[in-house]
Amino acid sequence: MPDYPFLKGHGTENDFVLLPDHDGSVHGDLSPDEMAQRVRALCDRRAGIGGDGVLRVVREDGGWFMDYRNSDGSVSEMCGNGIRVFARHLVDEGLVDGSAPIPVGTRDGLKTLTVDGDLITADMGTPRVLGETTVAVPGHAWVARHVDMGNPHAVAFVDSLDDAGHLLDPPEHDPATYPEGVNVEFVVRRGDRHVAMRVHERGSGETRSCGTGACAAMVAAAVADGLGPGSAYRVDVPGGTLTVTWTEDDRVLLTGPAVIVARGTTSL
Ligand SMILES: N[C@H](CCC[C@H](N)C(=O)O)C(=O)O
Repeated sequence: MPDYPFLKGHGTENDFVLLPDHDGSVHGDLSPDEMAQRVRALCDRRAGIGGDGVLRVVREDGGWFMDYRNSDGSVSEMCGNGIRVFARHLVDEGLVDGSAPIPVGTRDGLKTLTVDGDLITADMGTPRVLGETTVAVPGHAWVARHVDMGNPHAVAFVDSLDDAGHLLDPPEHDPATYPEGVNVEFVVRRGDRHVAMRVHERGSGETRSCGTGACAAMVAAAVADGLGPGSAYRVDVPGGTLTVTWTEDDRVLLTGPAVIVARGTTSL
């Protein structure tokens, strides 16, 4: 296998391996199983580069498409931290004009990003606030709010983030509600329009941050607070802080840092 280029980046310590593959000639011919195996090898934190997921950078219809994979090789519709890192890469490489809105295609449709110095804002689109469900870890069970951000989330408000335990396994959830699995956020209040969370991510396990999860947590908190569009919350995650804004026209904006930390080649 010839060497191919990669970069490493993160957003609030949700970290990713980026694979430039503009014409699909490097990874595009792999079967789904071969690509999943390559993703697992790249994300392995001992034998590989290490990451919560892979962002494949693909040219599509004259624009850019983010092909996101979780570290277990599974495909997801969207990645809020990842798309900011993706946009940072495009700007750093001079592939887009960072002074203008940046459209990026995803499996959840077209998203638009704007760069303001160290911070990047992703327009995550309209949240879908759905019904109540339940999630459980050994020794604890909670009612949770089902929120869809293009990918599925269950948001549980807990007394202490420690109540979620070690999160070594996926929290129990209703397979009928989440036939494709679910990202589970455990949220505590920190003050007015200020929450903190831990997350067990579908396909990656506990991560230091989850962008779509922070959006789901904010929307669930706003609804619980009797708020809605026209509000903004600070969301603290183990890897840093994100700002989530629910606009008057019912769109969610996710703002946070995004950095590229390394580049190289690999034959993994
Ligand atoms: N694990 C998620 C995708 C990555 C989400 C997270 N890394 C983010 O920043 O949104 C899923 O399977 O839906």
